[in-house]
Amino acid sequence: LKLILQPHPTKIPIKSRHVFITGGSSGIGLALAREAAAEGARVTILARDMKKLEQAKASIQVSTGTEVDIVSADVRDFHAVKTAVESAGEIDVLICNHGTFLPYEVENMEMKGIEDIIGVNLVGSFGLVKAALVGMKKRKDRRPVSIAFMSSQLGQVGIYGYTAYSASKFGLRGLAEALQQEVIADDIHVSLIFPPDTDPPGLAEEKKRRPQLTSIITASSGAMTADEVAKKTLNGIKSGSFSIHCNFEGVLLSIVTAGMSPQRSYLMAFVEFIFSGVIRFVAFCFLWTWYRSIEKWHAKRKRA
Ligand SMILES: NC(=O)C1=CN([C@@H]2O[C@H](COP(=O)(O)OP(=O)(O)OC[C@H]3O[C@@H](n4cnc5c(N)ncnc54)[C@H](OP(=O)(O)O)[C@@H]3O)[C@@H](O)[C@H]2O)C=CC1
Ligand SMILES: CCCCCCCCCCCCCCCC(=O)[C@@H](N)CO
Repeated sequence: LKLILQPHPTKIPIKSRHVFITGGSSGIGLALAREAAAEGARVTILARDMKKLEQAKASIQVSTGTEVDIVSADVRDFHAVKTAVESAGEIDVLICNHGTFLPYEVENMEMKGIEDIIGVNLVGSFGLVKAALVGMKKRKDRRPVSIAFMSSQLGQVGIYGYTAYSASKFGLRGLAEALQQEVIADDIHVSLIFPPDTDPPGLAEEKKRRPQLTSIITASSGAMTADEVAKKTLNGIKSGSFSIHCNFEGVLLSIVTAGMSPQRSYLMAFVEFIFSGVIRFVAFCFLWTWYRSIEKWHAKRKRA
């Protein structure tokens, strides 16, 4: 059976291995660091603000009894990223989780804001990959290793108010698919995670800032906790999954956007093959309601 799927299924152990998490001082990254430390990994977290990193380190120590390493760098500064990665030592699992967003229409965004989002979320991830790849290829431990990118459901579907953010997260998919072909010969496995709205810490604040239409379109979508997303993420990475979805809507989105992404699970390969047609129909229904709400919203504004 193993010969049927290409790339083949694989397992990536994390116990006693080095897991390097960017954006590890808050939210999903912090939950990932805590979970990986609890599973016996050596963990390093990277972010800009040293104070938040120290608080994260202390909170992980209290809840797991494990000490994590912290390193401060801005992912937009390639030199700083390289120094941080080199000082951290050989990396077995790199999780590019750092991220930033602004939920505004493209018209209401400055070029600076757009460049920041793409620069941090997408270009910053390139810097990490380039910095970590050298050591990963030369590693002494020849067991499989992983590079994971935190995308979003907005990396599978573009939604009103998230043009720059969606572009940055769709960009990660192109990076991940092409990169997987470049690094498979070194037994390096790429994962992409597509979480829904996740709390804590920023979701309530984000919801307040969203344009009305964004709230209307995303109203029916469920939210998850950072701990739940972290568990799904680590399990996906350990089982070498390329696309990692987090909830039921995520399964539908993964099937309808499967495209040319690798699929290492026999079960999911089968489900995609059988159900993609009918789930495309479900997508038409979602699109129908979204575009109807946009139409109605504009009609109401014209009347007012
Ligand atoms: N929360 C959500 O609803 C969802 C989030 N995601 C994605 O998950 C990831 C984590 O999100 P979330 O937990 O909400 O994030 P948070 O806002 O809670 O944390 C972001 C982390 O990234 C770090 N960071 C931000 N900018 C930079 C930078 N330029 N250089 C280095 N580190 C940086 C922050 O630290 P510091 O500011 O100190 O640098 C912080 O540690 C992001 O990629 C996000 O896009 C995906 C789907 C849903
Ligand atoms: C077959 C079709 C099924 C369709 C389901 C559609 C669901 C779309 C939901 C989009 C939700 C937006 C999540 C944003 C997460 C995020 O990244 C922000 N919170 C930024 O931090």
